[in-house]
Amino acid sequence: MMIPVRSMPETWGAVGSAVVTFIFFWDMFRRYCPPELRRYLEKCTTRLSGFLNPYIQISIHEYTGSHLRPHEAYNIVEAYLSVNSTDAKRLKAEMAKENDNKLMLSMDEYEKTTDEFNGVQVKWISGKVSPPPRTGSFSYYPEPDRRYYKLKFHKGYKKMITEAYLEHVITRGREIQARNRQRKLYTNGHSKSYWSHIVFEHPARFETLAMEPEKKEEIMDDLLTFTKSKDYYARIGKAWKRGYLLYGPPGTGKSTMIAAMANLLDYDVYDLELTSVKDNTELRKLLTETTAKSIIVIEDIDCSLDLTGQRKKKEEKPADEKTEKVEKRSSRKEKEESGSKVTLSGLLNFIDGLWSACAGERLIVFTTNYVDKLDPALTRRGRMDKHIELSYCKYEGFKVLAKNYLELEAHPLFQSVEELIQQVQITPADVAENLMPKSAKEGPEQCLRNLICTLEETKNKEITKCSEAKDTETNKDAAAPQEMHTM
Ligand SMILES: Nc1ncnc2c1ncn2[C@@H]1O[C@H](COP(=O)(O)OP(=O)(O)OP(=O)(O)O)[C@@H](O)[C@H]1O
Ligand SMILES: [Mg+2]
Repeated sequence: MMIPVRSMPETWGAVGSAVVTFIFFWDMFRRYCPPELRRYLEKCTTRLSGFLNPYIQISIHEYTGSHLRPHEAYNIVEAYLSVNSTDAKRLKAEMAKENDNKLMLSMDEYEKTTDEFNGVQVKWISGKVSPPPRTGSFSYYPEPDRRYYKLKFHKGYKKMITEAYLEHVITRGREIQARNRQRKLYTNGHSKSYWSHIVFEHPARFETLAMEPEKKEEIMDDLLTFTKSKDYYARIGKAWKRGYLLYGPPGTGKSTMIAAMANLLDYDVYDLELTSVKDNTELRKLLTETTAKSIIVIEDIDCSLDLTGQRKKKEEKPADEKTEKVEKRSSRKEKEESGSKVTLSGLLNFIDGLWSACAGERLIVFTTNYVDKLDPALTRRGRMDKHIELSYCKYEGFKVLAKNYLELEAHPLFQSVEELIQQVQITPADVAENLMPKSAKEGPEQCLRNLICTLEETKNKEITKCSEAKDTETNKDAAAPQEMHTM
């Protein structure tokens, strides 16, 4: 018996007519089938395909909404996959977002990679779609393609993947983003948009800070513990923030320490100039605009809160501190009543109340030269968690500065410095100034001699001041009985 064998053109012809027949019947069905039945059949088909396909797919698009806002989740996943797409073969390199100095690798379009979490394998797929054609307008610049990532996993692990795994991706992705980005120093008062920023590149580190080593260790420990305490703060029901009050004479390293803090924690810095803030509403807006992982700094809080429009010069020490304090209070009260300026209560309200509404780790740091001038409401415990005194330079501090500036760890002249530095009050800024070579000819020894000279001069000045003060005291004492006598 002969089996009829169809030629290629015959086969194609049969397939073609089957497709045409299917399209015809499908069209008839769509036109004349009652909508209820159609909906029911569509539901059944979706259910059937869901039943047959055991995988779940989650899409994360680059843009969201009709205004095409960038989707933060996409950037986080991109950062996560830049490190975790180990079996992807086609990668692309782009400049890291917010950092012009770093290349970031990510999966190229239509590439796949697998990731493992608690023994479960998931698949990441990258892709892109073309934007819909524009209607009504013409542009020479075509819209770019819209990229997306798809996460595919077995439906048996839905709970674990959508909860624990995605949380893991977000946490790791954010950490990678933080490592990649350039940190920023924000300042207010320059533009209408409130905060303007520049790249924050301050070389200060705790290691180069002149300070007793134990105190330094304690502060670093405190900061690092804070950054790891997300769960702890959540458990005790407290906002994840910490307040520091840095106080001490000018030139003792308060601002330098803030930079060292930011460098240690990889935080942005918001330098809040209170005198430029119009009122409490503006203050609230500024503070709620700050991002997580940041330090909000209010320098010279004693001057800033007395908002007379102009910041006092530090050198202008009040002739009569008491009168000044009273003036300050009354002027502050005026401002509070008129509501036209930032007030102490506005600031405190934010720290205590609104602050709690802002998620994410934030430090708030106040600095002052005169801690006893501050309103107790501002310094009470619970509001400022840690009070740190930065004081005059001691021998330990000098050794750090000598290492920084002269690359010296020991020198025969160190002994003279040690003896003198115990007897005088000199700020780390002044020590640093002396240790800086003034010309190319000045070597480390000359710098040390310059410092010794300054220390001796300061010591002599202090002795003269002391004896003058003693003389006036004795003169007063001597004059007193005479006056009494003449009465
Ligand atoms: N503890 C320190 N360790 C290292 N360098 C310091 C220290 N203190 C001051 N300096 C040096 O002195 C300079 C001035 O210090 P800084 O601006 O930090 O002082 P400050 O306490 O903030 O002063 P002010 O009260 O006037 O704001 C810094 O640039 C730094 O080089
Ligand atoms: Mg300062």
